Amino acid sequence: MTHIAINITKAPTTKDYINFITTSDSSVLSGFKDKEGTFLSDDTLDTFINDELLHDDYTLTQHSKRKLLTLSSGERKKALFDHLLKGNPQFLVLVNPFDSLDVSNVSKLKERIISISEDTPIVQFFSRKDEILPCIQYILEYKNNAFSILQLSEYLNQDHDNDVEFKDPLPKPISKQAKPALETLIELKKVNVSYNDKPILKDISWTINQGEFWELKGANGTGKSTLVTMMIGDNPKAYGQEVYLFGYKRGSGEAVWDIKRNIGYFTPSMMHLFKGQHTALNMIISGIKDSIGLYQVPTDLEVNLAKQWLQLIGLDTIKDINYFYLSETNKRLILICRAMIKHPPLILLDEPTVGLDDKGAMVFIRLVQKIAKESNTAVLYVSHKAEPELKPTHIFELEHTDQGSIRKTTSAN
Ligand SMILES: Nc1ncnc2c1ncn2[C@@H]1O[C@H](COP(=O)(O)OP(=O)(O)OP(=O)(O)O)[C@@H](O)[C@H]1O
Repeated sequence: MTHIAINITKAPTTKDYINFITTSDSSVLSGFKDKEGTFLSDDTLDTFINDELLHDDYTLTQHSKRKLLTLSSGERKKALFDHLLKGNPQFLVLVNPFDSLDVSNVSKLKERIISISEDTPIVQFFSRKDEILPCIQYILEYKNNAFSILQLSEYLNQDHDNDVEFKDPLPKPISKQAKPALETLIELKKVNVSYNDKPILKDISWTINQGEFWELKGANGTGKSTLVTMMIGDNPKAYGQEVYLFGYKRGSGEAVWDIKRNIGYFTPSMMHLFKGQHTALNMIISGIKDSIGLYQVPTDLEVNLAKQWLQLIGLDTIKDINYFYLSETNKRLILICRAMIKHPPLILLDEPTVGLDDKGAMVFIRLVQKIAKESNTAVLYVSHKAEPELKPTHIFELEHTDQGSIRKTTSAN
């Protein structure tokens, strides 16, 4: 049985690769010839979510009677996998299968896939090398306008990554704030959350102060997203509890914008919001006005500041290139600069490296480290993937109990 892997961060599209695999005359790919693949991917999941929303079709959750959108990432992936396997796929296409899964769910899914791989061919699209499945024998690459098949060992021995450093200092904010900066940004006191009588969070107390660098950790379903939505003013469960956000007690008549303007937020799923025809430079400038794209003529000061950010990330030579055509890594670096140009009190990064390759993730993390070190902006980083270069000063870890998740005592390195 042949199993192959493909680096998803390299062009062309997944569809082009699968077309090649199913039509190629290569003897290595004979197990895929004229077969139809079954996709375990976020796109497949989105189709089921749309079917729920638009057609009340609850195929994936009919046993649990829950909506897909209310399941945590790990729970959704498991529901999809269980459903797809019932159809006895001719071959399985796994698109970044371990994204958003905690360590224990990664190893459970890995075991399951390995057992399936005994009689079902696998195509794995990956972005991080350490996620390549142990059953993979070959890597399919597209280089110099042609597909080529390499032995896995040959691929791993290639020299992929060269080093990147951000040498310039972090650009300063455009103007001094009129009000003195808040020392305590977020304070939760003994917060409890439950859904349909199921306890999710139990007695959670947490204070985030100016300039601190936090990582929020916890297994799938422990309530990280629930906590994050409370902090960005998006969760009504915060009302009536002691939740203080940027000087406002939640539910004291504040507008949601009073909270959101303090936060530079980034998660990969928001990339689709930025599809307009805007230059790299204008994308960064638009962060000053919090608009998507630029609709006012910027001042010279604003243009110069955005150029400094581009220079910091080594993209000053492509300032006039359409953002849409940049690499995934460069797009994300630009969105972080866009979020940071105003030096907001807090930037919140929710699984920001999902979908990036090893080098992209390394570069991204280095920029985050630099921001945490050289600015007064507090950083809150939410993730499952252990990033070797991520060095938060504080860790908030959730631990599941029958009464809801509690804070586990964890200290940063
Ligand atoms: N609107 C809702 N209705 C019912 N249950 C919900 C709702 N939102 C979340 N939950 C449940 O609350 C629990 C915590 O979910 P949450 O998404 O906050 O966890 P998480 O730690 O972010 O998980 P993951 O790492 O998998 O993304 C899960 O069991 C989830 O199913």
